[in-house]
Amino acid sequence: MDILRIGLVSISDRASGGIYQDKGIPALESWLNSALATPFELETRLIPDEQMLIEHTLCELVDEMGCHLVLTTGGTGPARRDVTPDATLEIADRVMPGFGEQMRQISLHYVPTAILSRQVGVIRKQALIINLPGQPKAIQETLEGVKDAQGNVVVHGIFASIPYCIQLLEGPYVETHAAVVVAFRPKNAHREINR
Ligand SMILES: Nc1ncnc2c1ncn2[C@@H]1O[C@H](COP(=O)(O)OP(=O)(O)OP(=O)(O)O)[C@@H](O)[C@H]1O
Ligand SMILES: Nc1nc2c(c(=O)[nH]1)N[C@H]1C(S)=C(S)[C@@H](COP(=O)(O)O)O[C@H]1N2
Repeated sequence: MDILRIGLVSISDRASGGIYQDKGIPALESWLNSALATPFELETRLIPDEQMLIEHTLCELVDEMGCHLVLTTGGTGPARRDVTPDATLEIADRVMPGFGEQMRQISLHYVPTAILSRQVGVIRKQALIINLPGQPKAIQETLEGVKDAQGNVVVHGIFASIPYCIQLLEGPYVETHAAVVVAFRPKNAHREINR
C-alpha cells in the first residue's frame, strides 16, 4: 500500500524573507504528529505570497511528489498580496466548498474576523488541497474544531473528514488518534474501496 504523503506549504513574505521565523511548518508538523496514527512522509515548502510560485509549488507537490494531501498556511485574507486561494483555485480540478465553509464556521468561535479568510479546499488529481489561515494558532483551531470545557465537540474540525476524502480519492487508509480527532467514515465505508 502507498505510504501517505503530505505536502506542507507555508506562504509568507516575511517568514520566507527571514524577517521572522516560520512557525507555520512546525505547527502543521507537530499537529500531524499528534493526530495521525498512520505513518506518513512530509514534503515542506516555505515560499512568498507570489501567485505563480504558489501554483507551481502546489502542482509540483501533487504531480511530481505524489502528495495525497496538501495543507497550505497563510495568504488567505483580503490584502492585495493574499493570493493563496486564487492560486489554489487556478490549479484545481474540482472545488470542495464544504471545507472553506466549515473552517469559517469553526473560526468564528475563535475570532470575529473569521469571515475575512477566503480559504478554499480543492481536489487536483489524487490530492486534496486545503488552505489554512496564516496565524499559526489557526492551524490547530481549524483542523481540530471547537470543544467545550468537558471536551465535547461543539463544531467538528475539518480533519475529521479528511481520511475518508483521501480514501475516496483512492489514496491510503488514514487512521487518527481519537483523543485529537475522530475520523468520520460512513458505516459501509470499507477499508479498501473496490470499484
Ligand atoms: N509563517 C508564519 N510564521 C509565523 N507567523 C506567521 C506566519 N504567517 C503568518 N504569520 C502571522 O499571522 C499573521 C497573518 O498572516 P498572513 O498570512 O495574513 O500574513 P501577512 O500579514 O500577509 O504577512 P506575511 O506574508 O509577511 O507573513 C501575520 O501577520 C503574522 O503575524
Ligand atoms: N481559526 C482562525 N481563523 C482565522 C484567524 C484566526 O486567528 N484563527 N484569523 C482571521 C483573520 S484576522 C484573517 S485576516 C483571515 C485571513 O488570514 P491570513 O491572511 O493569515 O490567511 O483569517 C481569519 N481566520
